Amino acid sequence: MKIGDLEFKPFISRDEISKSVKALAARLEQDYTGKTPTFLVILNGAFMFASDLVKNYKGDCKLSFMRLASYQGTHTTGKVKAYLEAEQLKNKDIIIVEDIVDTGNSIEYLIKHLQAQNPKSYRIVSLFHKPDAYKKTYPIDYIGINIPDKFILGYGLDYDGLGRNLPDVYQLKTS
Ligand SMILES: O=P(O)(O)OC[C@H]1O[C@H](OP(=O)(O)OP(=O)(O)O)[C@H](O)[C@@H]1O
Ligand code: HPA
Repeated sequence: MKIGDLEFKPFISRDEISKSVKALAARLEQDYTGKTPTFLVILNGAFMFASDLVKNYKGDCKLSFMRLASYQGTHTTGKVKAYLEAEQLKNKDIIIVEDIVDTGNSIEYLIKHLQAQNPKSYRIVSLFHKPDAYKKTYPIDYIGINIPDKFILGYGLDYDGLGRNLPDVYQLKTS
């Protein structure tokens, strides 16, 4: 399948994604019993995952949104910026919602930013993780699916803004 100027092949189906999202919601529900966590959704990529995750999360919860961006094309620029501040996170149990943790640059930035705001607690949930590309040591608390170090798109993840609307996930074809 051609997206922009690149060829992609089917990689993870919507059914597999759905199973993983439900399993993550169930784990979080158990771990946050009696609490009212705030899901801090990292835009843009996490919008679809976050929507399905909170629909499957049965306990009380709140939602907050933050915009970061570092990727251009299929490569990280290494620089991460916060574009839109989330509301006050002080004294809250924060669950950072990411679509993917790749090199870890974004999550590192986010954690530093979050620590400065003194939340009661914070953990990370990421639907996808590339362990071979991860350059940081901070543990990712909840991982949906570990994937190889190859560029993917679909289910919120984009290539130059394209492909976010696809319900399945595709992997870049490499020769
Ligand atoms: O671990 P890393 O190497 O930092 O990569 C992960 C980050 O990259 C993507 O965001 P991006 O900066 O592309 O913005 P987007 O969510 O708007 O697509 C993704 O949503 C993560 O936030
Ligand atoms: O593999 C990826 N695809 C899309 N966006 C990304 N952001 C980090 N890694 C990726």
